[in-house]
Amino acid sequence: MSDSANATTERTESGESDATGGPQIGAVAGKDDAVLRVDDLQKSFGGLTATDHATFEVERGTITGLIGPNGAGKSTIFNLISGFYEPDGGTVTVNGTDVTGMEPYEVAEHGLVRTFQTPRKLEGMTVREAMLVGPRNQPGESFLNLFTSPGTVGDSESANLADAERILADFEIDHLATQPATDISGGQMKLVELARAMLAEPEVLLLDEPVAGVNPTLAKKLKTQIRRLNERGTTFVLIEHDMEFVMDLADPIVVLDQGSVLTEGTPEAVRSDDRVIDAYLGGGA
Ligand SMILES: Nc1ncnc2c1ncn2[C@@H]1O[C@H](COP(=O)(O)OP(=O)(O)OP(=O)(O)O)[C@@H](O)[C@H]1O
Repeated sequence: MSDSANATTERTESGESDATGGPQIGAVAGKDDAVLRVDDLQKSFGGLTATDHATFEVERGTITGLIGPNGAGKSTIFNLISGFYEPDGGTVTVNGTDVTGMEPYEVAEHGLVRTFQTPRKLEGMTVREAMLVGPRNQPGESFLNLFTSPGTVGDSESANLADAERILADFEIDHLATQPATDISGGQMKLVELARAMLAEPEVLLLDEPVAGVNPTLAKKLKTQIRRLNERGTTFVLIEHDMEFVMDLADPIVVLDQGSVLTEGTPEAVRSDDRVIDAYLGGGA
């Protein structure tokens, strides 16, 4: 899995800063509809090519699915786009800005944030505190100020706390706020991770397997939340092995195989594409 900590070029999460402005669907003069462009992206680990000249675009306002067999390079591409890995070649453009090689917090400032396959259960924190790690422009510090030096809490921390409370309520998980983040279920953690990512007000949110290991009731809740946030203007790119989930939610679908884009199209087109079927059978997913 590409979320592993042993990659020499992997960066630690430096917090998800505030995106500049809210979603602007088709409103930016001179910008086309591609909110994200991945152009000729390349990444190798030793002799292994994980991303092989991958090129695709994500249209503003879509929920785009990124699928492919195990090891196709999906998570690596997410890490390259969001600044957690440095590419060997190629470019990533967010909202018309070349963000290639930027740190994750800088990419977040340009409006793109990612979640992880396995959200980190933050030891010793309540869900509310976990929500406050890294939002806006105060990587990893705001919640500490809130709880260790109440006298120093400024307007921005109060605003973050208020936003965290609002988003937890919006996601109907405010009842979890005071629970230790280590005590909630994996599915609830995925909801918290999505809620937490929304604190950064991203224009583009990359979701890495949002329903892996999540029970059907919570998966339905996640699907509803993603649709709702998309209707409000957030563009989503979604890696998911649950084909029913991704085919129902996403359009278009981009198919990766061996680090390259094999094809892209509507769920119906992709589902009936022989090359996709062959890739999955060959990949053993
Ligand atoms: N940090 C890393 N160090 C070494 N090899 C890596 C690293 N991350 C990914 N790889 C390798 O790159 C290839 C692509 O992995 P990646 O996790 O991106 O695929 P994936 O499509 O997300 O797979 P899965 O669906 O199983 O999660 C794999 O062969 C993987 O072993």
